[in-house]
Amino acid sequence: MKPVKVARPIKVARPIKVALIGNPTVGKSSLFSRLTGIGVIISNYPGTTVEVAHGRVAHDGVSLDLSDLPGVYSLDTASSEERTVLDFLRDERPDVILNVVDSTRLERNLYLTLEVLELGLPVVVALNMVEEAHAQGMDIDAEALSRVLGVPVIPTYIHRGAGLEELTHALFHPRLLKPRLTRYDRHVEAFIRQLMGMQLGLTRYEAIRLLSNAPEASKYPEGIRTAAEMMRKEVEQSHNEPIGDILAGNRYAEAGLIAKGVARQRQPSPEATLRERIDDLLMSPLSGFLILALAILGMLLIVFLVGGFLEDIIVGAMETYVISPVSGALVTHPLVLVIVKYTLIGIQAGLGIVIPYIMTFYLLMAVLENSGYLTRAAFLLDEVMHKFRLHGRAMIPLILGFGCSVPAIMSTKALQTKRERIVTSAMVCMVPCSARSVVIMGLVASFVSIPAALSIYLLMILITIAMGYVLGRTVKGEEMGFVMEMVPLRVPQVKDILDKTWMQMKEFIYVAFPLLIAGSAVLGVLQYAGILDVVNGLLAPVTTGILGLPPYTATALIFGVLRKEMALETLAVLAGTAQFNTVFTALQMYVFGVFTTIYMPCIATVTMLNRVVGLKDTILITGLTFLLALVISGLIANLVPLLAALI
Ligand SMILES: Nc1nc2c(ncn2[C@@H]2O[C@H](COP(=O)(O)OP(=O)(O)OP(=O)(O)O)[C@@H](O)[C@H]2O)c(=O)[nH]1
Ligand SMILES: [Mg+2]
Repeated sequence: MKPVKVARPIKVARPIKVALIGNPTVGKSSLFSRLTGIGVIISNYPGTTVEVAHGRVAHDGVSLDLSDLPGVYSLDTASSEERTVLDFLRDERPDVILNVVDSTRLERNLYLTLEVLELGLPVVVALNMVEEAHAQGMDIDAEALSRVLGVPVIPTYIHRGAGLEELTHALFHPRLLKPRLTRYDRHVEAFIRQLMGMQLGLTRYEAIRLLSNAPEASKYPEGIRTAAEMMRKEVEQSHNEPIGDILAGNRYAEAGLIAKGVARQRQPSPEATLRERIDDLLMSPLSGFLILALAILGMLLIVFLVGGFLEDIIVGAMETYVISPVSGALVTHPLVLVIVKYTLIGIQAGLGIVIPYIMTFYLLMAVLENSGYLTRAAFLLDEVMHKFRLHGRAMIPLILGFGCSVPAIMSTKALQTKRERIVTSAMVCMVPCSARSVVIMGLVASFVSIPAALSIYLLMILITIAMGYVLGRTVKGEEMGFVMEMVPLRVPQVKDILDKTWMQMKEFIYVAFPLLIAGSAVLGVLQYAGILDVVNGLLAPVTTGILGLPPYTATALIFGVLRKEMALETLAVLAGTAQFNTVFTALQMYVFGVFTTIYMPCIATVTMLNRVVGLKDTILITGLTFLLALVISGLIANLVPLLAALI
């Protein structure tokens, strides 16, 4: 079909609203970040963006308001991402749609493009990852594709900035061309035309939505709704298929035809072949599980070694050059002394314990995320996950949980059912996040032993599995029958990794660090006033009675609710030293490590849990973790001495 071009410039005095729409992992956020200079999380797994991000680009007095939307496979209303995109289109009414297409998966991506074209808005297509398609031996004729689709198609390679100028130009000059519209089955086409004739101004898109009984169909007058209903029944009866399937089938056929017409296949490059070989190794059950185990173990060891090395340097330097000289030189009121000393120890703990471990963790996690390894781990564990009546997709939040529970729980939004979100979020709360790793590494690995620290990770993995097993069988609701898309392996972009690590560290530096310093100063005052002793005394039956720890650990555990790593920092402040082995026995350190890891998620996690699963389930999950912490660490604290005595 040769589209007739009727180029009509759109006149808009206000900023031009551009919505980035495309399949997951096609590079929408990369493009958004490149065009606006605004940092958004970029990862190589589907479902990274779950909330809309906004940014502005100005040029010659005109601005573009870009919105980065979650990735979708179609414009139905089946998934929460699709709802977010459709709601955005309805409420924000963008002037132009920037449809980002992955050249390596052209046919599947064009399915969405065909739906986007039906919206009747100006569309610009960014044909992204052209270099990857080229390496795979696929050449796409962008001009031919533009002619077929009836809209501008601009090849891009975002990492190199290729095509971006042309793309921006097209966005600043939106034109309503004659887009290619899917020609449906003739039965369906006849009904679309009939519906359009029934109501003045009804667009083709609206007629299709009415016919497929979309949620917004209820806002139309009764007459046209009933007619659409009858038509749908007739089509479904004659085809013996739901209307959604008929429309999807027609779009797939059309997308396939277009893709075939514009792409040419050659021999793949040696690099692409090598990538496939590596992929086979990562995905075959035997080598795959071995590599997964090595990856997790290697990551923990690197964090411990690098973090421990940096910790030694920073804590030592602070002690020698700041804390000792300042405390020695201060001859003043004891309250001032206590505040200054506590504040300095707080700073020392923040700089020395947290930054080295958390930063290393985030860096490594970012490499796993951006290489595409995360999706491979999810596929590998898919079968295992089904035993918990979960989809392999749920593995992504669980692995992200090793970094931080907050984005991990946020990413459960990409799961399809509420049931899966609840079960997975509860499991995420049990995965030792990097803050809990600070406690495990900074206390147990450093002062007890590395195997002892690893045993806590193993314990947590077992608890997570048990939790998933029990909840997977008890929480009611739909199970997900959704197949996850495998993203290609990619060499992570250094900039994406550094940006992501910085975005996550920023949260610590701007929010947690001041909190930690202020908290330490307050602790000093409370200590001086004798209030801490009262609180510690009240909680002593638990801390000393059940857990066998000194009463002041109660204060550390209370502060740990603000942020988990603060439990350890506060402990250092209260114990007056970060050389924990001088004040605690190995068992006490182990018990403290286990309790801190399990008992209630930090405040930020609780807030996110509440947003994702609701208050009732948040309270249940939090209560459950507290109970588990008490039982498990209580058992360890009391059984180990008993066993030791027997032996
Ligand atoms: N090879 C190649 N990779 C790219 C290009 N653009 C983006 N990527 C990579 O594609 C992956 C996904 O990028 P994102 O920008 O997060 O994708 P997205 O479309 O926002 O994904 P969702 O938020 O999940 O929908 C990342 O690993 C990027 O580095 C490109 O032009 N070429
Ligand atoms: Mg994104």
